[in-house]
Amino acid sequence: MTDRRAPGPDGGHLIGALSRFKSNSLGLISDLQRRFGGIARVKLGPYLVHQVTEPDLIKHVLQDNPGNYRRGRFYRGFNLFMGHGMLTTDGAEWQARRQVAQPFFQRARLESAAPVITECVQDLLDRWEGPAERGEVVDVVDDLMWLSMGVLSRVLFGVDLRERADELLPVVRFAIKAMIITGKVEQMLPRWVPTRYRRDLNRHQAVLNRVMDDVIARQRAAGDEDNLVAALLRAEHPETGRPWDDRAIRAELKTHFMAGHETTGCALAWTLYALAQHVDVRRRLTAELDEVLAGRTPTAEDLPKLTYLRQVVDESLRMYPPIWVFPRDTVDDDEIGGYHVPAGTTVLISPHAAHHNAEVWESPEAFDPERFCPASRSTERYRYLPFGGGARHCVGHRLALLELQLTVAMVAQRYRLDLAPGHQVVPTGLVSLRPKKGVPMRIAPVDRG
Ligand code: HEM
Repeated sequence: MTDRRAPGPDGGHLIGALSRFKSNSLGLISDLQRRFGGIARVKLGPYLVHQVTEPDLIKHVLQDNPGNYRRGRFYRGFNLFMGHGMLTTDGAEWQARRQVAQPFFQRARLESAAPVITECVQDLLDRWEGPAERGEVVDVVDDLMWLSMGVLSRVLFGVDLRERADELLPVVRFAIKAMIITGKVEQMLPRWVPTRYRRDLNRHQAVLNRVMDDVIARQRAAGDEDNLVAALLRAEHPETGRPWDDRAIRAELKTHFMAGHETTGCALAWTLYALAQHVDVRRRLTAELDEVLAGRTPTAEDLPKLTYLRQVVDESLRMYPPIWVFPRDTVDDDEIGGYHVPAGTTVLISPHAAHHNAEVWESPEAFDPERFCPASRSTERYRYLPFGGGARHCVGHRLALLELQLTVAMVAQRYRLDLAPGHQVVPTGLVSLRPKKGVPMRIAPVDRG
């Protein structure tokens, strides 16, 4: 095996790299890609990290040699709000979890849930009616989180967690910062040190656990139903044949709740923002919606005819991938792109850096849904990976795409959203790609005159 080192900032930049990772991880990752290309080597404090952004090299990690990659140290932060669930475990434990959940994401099953999604979107449209009449500005991010919380919990858990949004939204806002390990002092201190951060962490964890315990208790009382919670209560441990304990079930529910609604809420916020910035795209989308739907509520059967809608969603996920980076640790030494990657070190895969790579995408900073029209769409794998890839690709991607298309269609049919004058939307890399100071928008009825 080669002992060649991948290019990266030299020793003099080490401290700089760590402090930049703490303050602006998105900026650091974009810079590494621009300066060093498809694979870059960087020390982040004590951790040796290789950032991999070229399609073939990403394929190596996710698809060709996945046995050499496990979740590792950066995913440990996710345990804080997800426990040991499908996202953070490996091997047999992961497989058992994925097997229980997978059937709930089959195409036919999800399509039959489309009316639940459109009902939730209708609630959002009604919520915006007052502000639209008064021409008010609304920060859409929390409202879109509220929507996706409703969709996720009604489709998978058989309950409506929007009723508890006042408790849950602050938890989520805290969690997306706490779960990403950036080496901040507050994260490194032992649990027993009574800092304010630790008190807030304990409080938010307790709220999330309590809500999920209530979901489990409701399901037990309701008996067997056709949802994920009931399937988890029925499931048996593959080795012992015993039912899962409540802690294991709770971890799975927290994982789906966090991984499922927050990502989709962000994707919706970014898509509505992109439409507000590109009037030509919005006009073409509205024309397609008028032609195919003539004002009625979309169904899952309509979606194949709404080709431009899908292009807009795909381009938004390229430009603003909600999971903008995800990590792996190497089990043994590996060779990636002709460079040595030592055992026990971290590999970061960044959909954001990959989607903005000027060697792979023409004018990557331009929002252009035409890239995804059937005639010009590239079939090259791993240049576009908003949902990851290989065996660990996103289990919920079909639900996310369904929700995105139905929501964007219904919002664009009814309202015109414009960014509040003077507000600049700046992406920031937390666990998800979030607009730093929200997305305040003026909501107005669509003008059909
Ligand atoms: C736009 C919305 C979404 C985006 C961008 C997204 C993105 C991703 C990505 C990139 C991964 C792979 C992470 C890795 O390989 O380390 C992933 C995994 C996962 N996602 Fe999503 N996701 C979305 C929606 C959802 C939804 C709706 C659910 C569930 C309802 C969900 C549940 C999960 C779970 C459980 C995993 C772990 C899968 C495994 O390790 O086997 N996601 N997601």
